[in-house]
Amino acid sequence: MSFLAIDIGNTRLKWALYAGPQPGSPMLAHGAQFLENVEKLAEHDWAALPVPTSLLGCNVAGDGMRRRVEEQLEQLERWDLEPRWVASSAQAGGIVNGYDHPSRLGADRFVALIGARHHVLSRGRGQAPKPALVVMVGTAVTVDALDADGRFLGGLILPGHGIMLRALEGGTAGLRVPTGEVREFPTNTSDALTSGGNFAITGAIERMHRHIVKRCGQEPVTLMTGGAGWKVSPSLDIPHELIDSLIFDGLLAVQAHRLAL
Ligand SMILES: Nc1ncnc2c1ncn2[C@@H]1O[C@H](COP(=O)(O)OP(=O)(O)O)[C@@H](O)[C@H]1O
Ligand SMILES: CC(C)(COP(=O)(O)O)[C@@H](O)C(=O)NCCC(=O)O
Ligand SMILES: [K+]
Repeated sequence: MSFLAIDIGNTRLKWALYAGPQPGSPMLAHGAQFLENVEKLAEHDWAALPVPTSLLGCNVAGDGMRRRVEEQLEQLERWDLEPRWVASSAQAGGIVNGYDHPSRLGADRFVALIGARHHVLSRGRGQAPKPALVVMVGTAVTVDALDADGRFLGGLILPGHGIMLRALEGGTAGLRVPTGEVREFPTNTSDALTSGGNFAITGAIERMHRHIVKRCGQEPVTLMTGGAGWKVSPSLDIPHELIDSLIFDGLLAVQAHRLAL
């Protein structure tokens, strides 16, 4: 009953093979490829994997990238798998999608919210569930708010670190410098850029935290995921947890729910 979860972002494809299609299943293998290298998946990452029984993915990198990944899946003759991709909808996995047009919410954000809701419900045994602040630090950074009932209230999209630095380099004459350190009072260009980018991201997160406390009357559980989460976490002033598998947790919850239908 092994289950393959695939998360296609705008920088990297992440994948994980689980023993079964339900939250809590042991992870048997995992990996990542930068998008320019997805043609390596069939011959490298997946060639020696045990044949998965089912597969569910989320993709925010466009239809062309989805087709390139599906071609990799087709190359594995032993895998007779119908690829299925999550589409954001009005509700799923215990959350209600409050977006103006629910289908326009990024599938990775939608799945991360479902994963976060699963974490909130599975730890608060007996107590009332808490709101969640769900942060994804990837190519872009998203900062999403889930209330205590699992309603997605809305969220922020801001540039990831890499895009901020490339935009500054491209738009100025003097900002092409090596990466620096995060400092309270940066005294060189490298530290100023690294600190500015970092505090733009942590500032947005701390701001959304205040919005949630005001709206929900209580502190949210703050869950952070994404390839650059480790860079942001040290200077984030609010209590939070880094959960690398948050999107995979959401895909497991969706798949378990689908199979239960
Ligand atoms: N192996 C790596 N080398 C360099 N940067 C990385 C690596 N993995 C993650 N990152 C950082 O994380 C970001 C990509 O994280 P990821 O969560 O994979 O993004 P996305 O989901 O948008 O594809 C990059 O912009 C970079 O800042
Ligand atoms: C905001 C995103 C680009 C984040 O993608 P990522 O940084 O993970 O590659 C993605 O969630 C997306 O394409 N969203 C669609 C627009 C929206 O959510 O409003
Ligand atoms: K992502």
